[in-house]
Amino acid sequence: MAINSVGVVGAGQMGNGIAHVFALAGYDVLISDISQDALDNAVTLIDKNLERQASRGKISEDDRKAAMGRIKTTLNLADLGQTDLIIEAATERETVKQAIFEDLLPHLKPNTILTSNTSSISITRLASRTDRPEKFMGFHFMNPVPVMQLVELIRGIATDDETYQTLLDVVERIGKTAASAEDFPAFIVNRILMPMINEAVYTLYEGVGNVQSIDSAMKLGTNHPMGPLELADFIGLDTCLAIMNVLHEGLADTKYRPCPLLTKYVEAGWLGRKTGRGFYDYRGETPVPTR
Ligand SMILES: CC(=O)CC(=O)SCCNC(=O)CCNC(=O)[C@H](O)C(C)(C)COP(=O)(O)OP(=O)(O)OC[C@H]1O[C@@H](n2cnc3c(N)ncnc32)[C@H](O)[C@@H]1OP(=O)(O)O
Ligand SMILES: NC(=O)C1=CN([C@@H]2O[C@H](COP(=O)(O)OP(=O)(O)OC[C@H]3O[C@@H](n4cnc5c(N)ncnc54)[C@H](OP(=O)(O)O)[C@@H]3O)[C@@H](O)[C@H]2O)C=CC1
Repeated sequence: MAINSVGVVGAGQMGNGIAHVFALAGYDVLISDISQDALDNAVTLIDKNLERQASRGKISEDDRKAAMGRIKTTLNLADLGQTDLIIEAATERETVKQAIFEDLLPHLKPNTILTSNTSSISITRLASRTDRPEKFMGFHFMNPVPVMQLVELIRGIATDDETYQTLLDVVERIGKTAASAEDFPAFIVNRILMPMINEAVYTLYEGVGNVQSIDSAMKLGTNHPMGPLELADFIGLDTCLAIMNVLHEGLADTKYRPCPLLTKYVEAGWLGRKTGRGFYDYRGETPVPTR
């Protein structure tokens, strides 16, 4: 099926990165969010990121302008109904995602493909609540979207071959690489990454190291570009906790128990970079460890 237009739900860090790469690849993009501020911030950030790419010669000035011209925003979810492909990238909470799909359904064209950028939630379960489980898939981008090469593709139990092939073609057109994962909690990347991040928080909780020593150890000792606590702040501690809860409940194994210290940070509203404070405090000139 030909995809020309894309509707992105949720204008947070993932939604704006997804809109950026699709607009650059020539798709018309309509972003929707419940907050006008989030929409305005997303457009400003996409503009800034495209400008940085242009200033470094990665894209031309014409590409930058054309991409910005293809991005539109709306507070009205129903407006996304006329797009060919929906990518839901709202908060990592199943009830939020279900409500979005329920609200979208009456406005959709019959052939529109529905996808979720969920980091962990069952694609089969999300799909089963829609009128088109055969046209529903997990479409999992990595953060920061304009930089990271991978997209995980997750078929639900009912996803048909045409939908899968269409998304493979889309991944190729946006210049990324697909990895297919089965629909089990947190798929591939987060099944492996998130327990490591959770273990880093346990290492902090138990006093084995402080924020700085844990991150330095993993950066310098294993060549990770970011330490696990810095990466957790980058992803968002609410998202990390949500993923651990899905792993814990979905696989019913205590090895996925979220660290109580991670829960405490989330309860405090210290969600990482997006709220200005997490394992580091970002409100000054340079990030300062909070423990
Ligand atoms: C939770 C989930 O469900 C799944 C996930 O996403 S898990 C998280 C996956 N992501 C990671 O693991 C990221 C790990 N970190 C990294 O790879 C790197 O630290 C990083 C790419 C984020 C930054 O790299 P860096 O070398 O430290 O910084 P920097 O030099 O500023 O950036 C490298 C390039 O990325 C670009 N970049 C960085 N952040 C960007 C952003 N948000 N948007 C667009 N471009 C960005 C920079 O402009 C720079 O581009 P050039 O090569 O053209 O100069
Ligand atoms: N962070 C990461 O590294 C990655 C995240 N993901 C996944 O992407 C999704 C989004 O994550 P991320 O961008 O980090 O989260 P953010 O918190 O940055 O953004 C989520 C956005 O969704 C908005 N939102 C909440 N409810 C609704 C709704 N009903 N309708 C429309 N918009 C809504 C939020 O608005 P408000 O702020 O007003 O609540 C916010 O703007 C999650 O499913 C996450 O698991 C996938 C890969 C990597």
